Amino acid sequence: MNAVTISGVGKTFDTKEGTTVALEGIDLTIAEGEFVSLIGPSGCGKSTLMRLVADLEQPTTGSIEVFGKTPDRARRDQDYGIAFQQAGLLPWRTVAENVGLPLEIHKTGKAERTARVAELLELVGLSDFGGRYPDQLSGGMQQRVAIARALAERPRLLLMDEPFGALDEMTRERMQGELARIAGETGAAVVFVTHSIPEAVFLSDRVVVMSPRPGRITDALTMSFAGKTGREEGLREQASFFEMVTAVREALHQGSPTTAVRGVETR
Ligand SMILES: Nc1ncnc2c1ncn2[C@@H]1O[C@H](COP(=O)(O)OP(=O)(O)OP(=O)(O)O)[C@@H](O)[C@H]1O
Repeated sequence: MNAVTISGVGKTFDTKEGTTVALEGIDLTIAEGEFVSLIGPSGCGKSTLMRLVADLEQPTTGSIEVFGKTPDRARRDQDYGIAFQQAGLLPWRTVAENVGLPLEIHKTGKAERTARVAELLELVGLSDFGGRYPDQLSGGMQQRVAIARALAERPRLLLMDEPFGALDEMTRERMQGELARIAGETGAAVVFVTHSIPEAVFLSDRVVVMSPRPGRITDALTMSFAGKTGREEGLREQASFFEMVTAVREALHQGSPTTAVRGVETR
């Protein structure tokens, strides 16, 4: 079974200023356990596509299935966890209470919740910080709390919209390493929106390239690294890593690597 099946999806927004065709003719399947990044110029509809999968918007045309169900059913079955750019933590709750929130909402018993929260904090390397409040943590730590919370219900799918966009480069690389490890350990499929080509290459099994509005998929590149399967740090220094970065850049620029694409970072 696929984690996500997107068939002929289009999305149009009607506003006072007129109609915006955000997405057109999107076909994409994401396998169970697969890590797929969406990359493309600013405004090409990456977030919209993510919001459609997360049942936060409805497609104008076409259909979406999440583990063979409607996005609405999958949401109610807690099949996916969401982590977006702003960590979105509740400032009046401790780290442990934020991570345990989805479990509390779904009435998991206290003992089980405490055990699961401890496990999640360990997974994201924050075991010593459960009693702190979000404003006592760095941005990277807050993002890790948000990821732990997204994983609370053991989702088979994680939807992440630029989760590391606000972090400094060193923290960002460390977070990428941790996310790669967590995705590997949990076996969850991940759909990941990013503006960074190296970030997409480092993390993904497949990088999906989108065109300027109306957003369409123009390419889907499978990442293959000579003699490497894991996403360990050394990968960033490999010749095949740079080859993949170049391949994605060229796909974005559709063969003319000198033209700048608005909203995409090559660092
Ligand atoms: N609720 C809405 N109402 C009207 N237009 C919208 C709405 N949401 C998105 N759009 C429009 O749809 C298009 C795609 O937006 P979206 O946020 O999905 O792009 P994006 O690729 O995620 O952009 P960025 O990389 O800048 O975050 C944009 O032109 C945007 O203005």
